[in-house]
Amino acid sequence: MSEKLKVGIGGLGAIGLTLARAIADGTLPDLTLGAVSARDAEKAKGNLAAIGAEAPIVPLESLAETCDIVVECAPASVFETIARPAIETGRIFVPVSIGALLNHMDLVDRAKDTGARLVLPTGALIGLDAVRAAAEGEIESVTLETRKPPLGLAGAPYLVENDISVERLNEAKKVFEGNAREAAKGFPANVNVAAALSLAGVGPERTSVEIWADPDVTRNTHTIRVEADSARFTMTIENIPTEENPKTGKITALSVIATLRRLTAPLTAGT
Ligand SMILES: NC(=O)C1=CN([C@@H]2O[C@H](COP(=O)(O)OP(=O)(O)OC[C@H]3O[C@@H](n4cnc5c(N)ncnc54)[C@H](O)[C@@H]3O)[C@@H](O)[C@H]2O)C=CC1
Ligand SMILES: O=C([O-])CC(=O)C(=O)O
Repeated sequence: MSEKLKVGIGGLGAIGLTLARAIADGTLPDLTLGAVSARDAEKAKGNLAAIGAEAPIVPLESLAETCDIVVECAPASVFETIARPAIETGRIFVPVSIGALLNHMDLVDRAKDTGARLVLPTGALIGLDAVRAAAEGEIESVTLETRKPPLGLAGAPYLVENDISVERLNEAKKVFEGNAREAAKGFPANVNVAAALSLAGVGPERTSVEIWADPDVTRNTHTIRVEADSARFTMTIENIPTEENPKTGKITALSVIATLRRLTAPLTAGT
């Protein structure tokens, strides 16, 4: 039997801790936990013990030293600290703060030289298989409409800078319209999905994004609409927020688990 691949997890929050649990309990039998990084090492020790996991706790920049796969599950502000060593060391790098990746696309060029691979989960979104397939032909337009409970958007830099209030809304309010690059900059903790969609399809400049603060939704709801020479499609996902972080849908961690599973699976379904 070949040796298990070692996974390093940067950030043990809503996504990272769920992934650590899935590795520790054998959900991903070809993988083992190589190392983790956490802001609070003592708390992390307790969290790992509670899920029956054992792994050294190392600084973010050291994950790539010992791990074959580095999974970034941290705030966007420390993205580069995790990503750059993983790319320089030729690892498989799985990011979830995909909005942050848009500011570091030089890493993709660098990966060509080091042999690293960037593998982006669909995350909280839907349908990137169809978008990637359509992008092999001609795509005319891609739009993302995101609707969130107003509190899930509060504090976003774009709202603060433009003095847009999402308090006491009686009806849905469109708070942003622009492209995916502008959306990722203005809403760094909210529209990783826009960045992922753009990288699967026609790039951040040509991917249109609308963000709505909607008092009638309790779930983070994303609709993608694609017009291409092969097909027209519209898909919607309604994400149940995690208990740990209401900004993050439960399916995100599952998407990361599914992404890691297909790295070693003898059969994969979906493009
Ligand atoms: N791609 C997608 O579809 C989605 C991406 N996300 C993004 O994924 C990322 C993680 O999300 P969550 O797990 O919900 O966040 P979270 O806030 O629950 O967890 C982040 C963890 O990183 C830790 N951390 C912060 N600074 C650190 C440091 N310097 N060193 C080590 N650990 C540190 C925090 O203590 C926390 O435990 C965020 O950037 C979020 O925006 C979230 C949802 C969907
Ligand atoms: O819907 C979610 O779970 C989170 C989200 O929009 C994102 O981070 O892009």
